[in-house]
Amino acid sequence: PRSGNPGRATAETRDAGKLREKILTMETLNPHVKAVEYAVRGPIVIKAGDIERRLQQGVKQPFTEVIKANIGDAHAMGQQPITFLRQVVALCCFPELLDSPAFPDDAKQRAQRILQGCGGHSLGSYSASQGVECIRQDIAAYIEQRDQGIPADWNNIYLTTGASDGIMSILKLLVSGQGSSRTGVMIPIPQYPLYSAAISELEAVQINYYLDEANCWALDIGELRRAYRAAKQHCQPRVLCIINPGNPTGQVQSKKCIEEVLHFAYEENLFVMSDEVYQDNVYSPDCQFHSFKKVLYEMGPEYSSSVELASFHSTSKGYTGECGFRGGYMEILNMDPEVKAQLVKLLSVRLCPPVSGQAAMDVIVNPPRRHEASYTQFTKEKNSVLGALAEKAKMTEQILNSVPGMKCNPVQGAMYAFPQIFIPPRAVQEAQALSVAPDMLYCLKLLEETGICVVPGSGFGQQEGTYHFRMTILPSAEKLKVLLEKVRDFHLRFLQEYSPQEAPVRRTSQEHSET
Ligand SMILES: Cc1ncc(COP(=O)(O)O)c(C=O)c1O
Repeated sequence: PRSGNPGRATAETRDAGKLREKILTMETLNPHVKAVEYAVRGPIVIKAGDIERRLQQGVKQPFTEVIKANIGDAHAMGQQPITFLRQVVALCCFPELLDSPAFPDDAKQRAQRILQGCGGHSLGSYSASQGVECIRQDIAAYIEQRDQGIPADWNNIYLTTGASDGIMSILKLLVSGQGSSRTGVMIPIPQYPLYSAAISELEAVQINYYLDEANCWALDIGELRRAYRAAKQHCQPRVLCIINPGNPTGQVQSKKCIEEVLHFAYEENLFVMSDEVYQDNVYSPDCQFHSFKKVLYEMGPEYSSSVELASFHSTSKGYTGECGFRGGYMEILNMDPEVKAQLVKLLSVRLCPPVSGQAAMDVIVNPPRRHEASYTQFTKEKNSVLGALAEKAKMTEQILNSVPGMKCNPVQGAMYAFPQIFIPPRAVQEAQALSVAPDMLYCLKLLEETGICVVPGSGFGQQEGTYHFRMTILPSAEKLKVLLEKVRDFHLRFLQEYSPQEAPVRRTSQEHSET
């Protein structure tokens, strides 16, 4: 009773607390959450964090710094923000600055337009769930220009909280059915693990199609058909996911390949999800980014009026690397109008994506024009980031390919290298005895010996019996060179330790398994 001795009441509460079992335990936890894996921030990264803390506490390590080459976070690797983007966002956040002579007129005009789009109020109020109307219009105009005049309707544009949120929302709409009619989602292997994680969380069926490593990670239509046919036996394939340019594989798809993929989706009635967050990150002069939307329209009205397509873009990558803003958008074509209403309902439950992220997205799709005050500086900054990435892509490929037992496809685009590494059988056995994947053992040793944090290929998926790791090309050129040389030296030591008679013969695991 409340009127009793207060001291006694406290003791009772404590006793009751002791007896009470937790409601949320590993036994009661949603099993689909338990099944989710996300290697990019997985155990190796947690270990890197521990080592970093120990270094800060003065504990001696064989290195003085942990280099996190595990995640595509450009600013974390020291990339400077694009001035114009930050100016516009700063003006939107603090409109008093509109009177300051320190800001150029074009940035002020952009900010005023965005603020008007927010009802003339504040970036701090909710926007419409699909996003600020004038930003959606700017996005449509950008797409139209990017796709050489193919029309884009702003009613098909939805702002998102980064591309991840858009991808998750669309997958959520697509997953249904039970048993053999459960939705199957076709994803590339190797893949960006958002896809496998979302599939686990939504309890969909993952259908792997393997990219062709021997052919610069190209998407082979025969392999797509094989995967589809095999999956048809146990689920209902409804979705085809593409990542172009690829993560972790860095390939840029040819127009011919995109046509084949779209034709396949048309024939087999698949909803296409085209992840194009790296559309500005193309480095190889022989490659060009083609959006799925553009290619679909070029294939003619039969295709452009029927294939259901969602394409995704983001503030996180490109030359801005503003992943903390959590900005992005999706363009959705040929979706059933009633389903569209359901999508808007779903989005409205979460109110709206961050309005600051929407403002950042607006700057990306509406950069300074040639006649405007900020054009010269903006262009210089943009070209400097993209030029440096192109050089680092080349350097990474060259150095990794000079290492015996390593083979790296050209980094045509995106922000990563995904070399294949030869792991000697003795190391594979040791990993098996420790119940870890062989490439996890490799990456753990690399981290412990050099402080370099990369992600094992097993976190992205790979052909059985092959091993890889993913590293970003984002550190500064000097740091990246040192990092690559350390990786090379480590690899040679690793081969020497586990396979002294074979080192330093130049072999990859694929070659090894063939011999
Ligand atoms: C292929 C791919 N898609 C989506 C994302 C998620 O991007 P965002 O930060 O926009 O959610 C990433 C992030 O690395 C990615 O690599």
